[in-house]
Amino acid sequence: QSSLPTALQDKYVLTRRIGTGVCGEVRLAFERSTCRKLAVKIINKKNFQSEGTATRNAETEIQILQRVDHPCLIKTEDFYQTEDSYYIVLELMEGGELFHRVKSQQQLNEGVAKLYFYQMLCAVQYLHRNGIIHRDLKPENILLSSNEDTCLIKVTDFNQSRILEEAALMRTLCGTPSYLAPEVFTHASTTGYGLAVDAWSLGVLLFVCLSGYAPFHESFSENSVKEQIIRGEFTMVPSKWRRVSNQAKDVVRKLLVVDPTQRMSVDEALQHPWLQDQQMLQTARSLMYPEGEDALPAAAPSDAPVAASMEVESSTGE
Ligand SMILES: C/C(=N\NC(=N)NO)c1ccc(NC(=O)Nc2ccc(/C(C)=N/N/C(N)=N/O)cc2)cc1
Repeated sequence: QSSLPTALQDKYVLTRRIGTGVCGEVRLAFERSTCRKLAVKIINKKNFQSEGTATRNAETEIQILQRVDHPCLIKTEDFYQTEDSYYIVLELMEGGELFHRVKSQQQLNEGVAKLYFYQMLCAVQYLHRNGIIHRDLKPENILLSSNEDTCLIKVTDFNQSRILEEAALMRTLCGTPSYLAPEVFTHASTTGYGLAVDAWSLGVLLFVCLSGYAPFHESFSENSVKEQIIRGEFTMVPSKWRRVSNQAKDVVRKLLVVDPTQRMSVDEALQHPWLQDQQMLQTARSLMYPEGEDALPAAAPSDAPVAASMEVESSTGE
């Protein structure tokens, strides 16, 4: 409770640390007026990044957090800052970080991995459609809404995120082109390769969910992890991948492509056969848009048996 802003303390009680990050920690908090449980991310300004970068990143992150609105993106309630820290008050994701879920279960069963991965794709597609690159997608930044396998996931931590400034590119193109590099004109420099970095990270995330281990690791080859990544040299250990379907492996292989212009995009991944799974899509939709059910006319009791039998059918249809 050292130099916590008094305004923050007036509204919330901060208790134990529930998460740690490179540039800060996450504390469990209670809103005094409602006793609601919340999470508070505390970001130290004087962390490894230079003063300027940390401040600029935090400003961008706060702008993004206030602007985005998607069921699979973390919702924030409040912001505070002192001269040495930022405080972001956000909804508490009771299931904690995906990182710990995968670690405790060794590897996720394929159906669960597909449900989580689909939601991640929806969240990142929304960001990309709004010209935002996340740039730091990893299991610590994917939060789970409950301790159930079937749960909502939310993407968090926009500290490394960038807003694609199309306007900046337009200004550049108005100037004299004679000194501009070719990639400034090609797709690569605008929405193209920039967004593709998130597709790569989603490939690593899916690899970890399906197998329980990281695709690029110093123990897999005499090459450094950086070398392995640059070469796209990943290893699918047979014992870990035996029960994983070929379609799931195909998604991973098409995302972990070194050339960003050849890499499958988030939009293309959403069209991949592995994700055309009606039962999973139905479950995801009911998690993401629960009010959607209320919008439907309440099924008359006579309809119930049909729905039940359809349920049985779809579960065997898997
Ligand atoms: C329920 C629970 N734990 N439950 C428990 N321990 N028993 O009860 C729990 C819940 C949530 C979390 N994590 C969590 O919430 N992370 C998180 C990480 C980053 C950010 C942000 C915005 N980052 N922005 C920046 N700039 N970062 O550097 C926000 C949240 C961990 C454990």
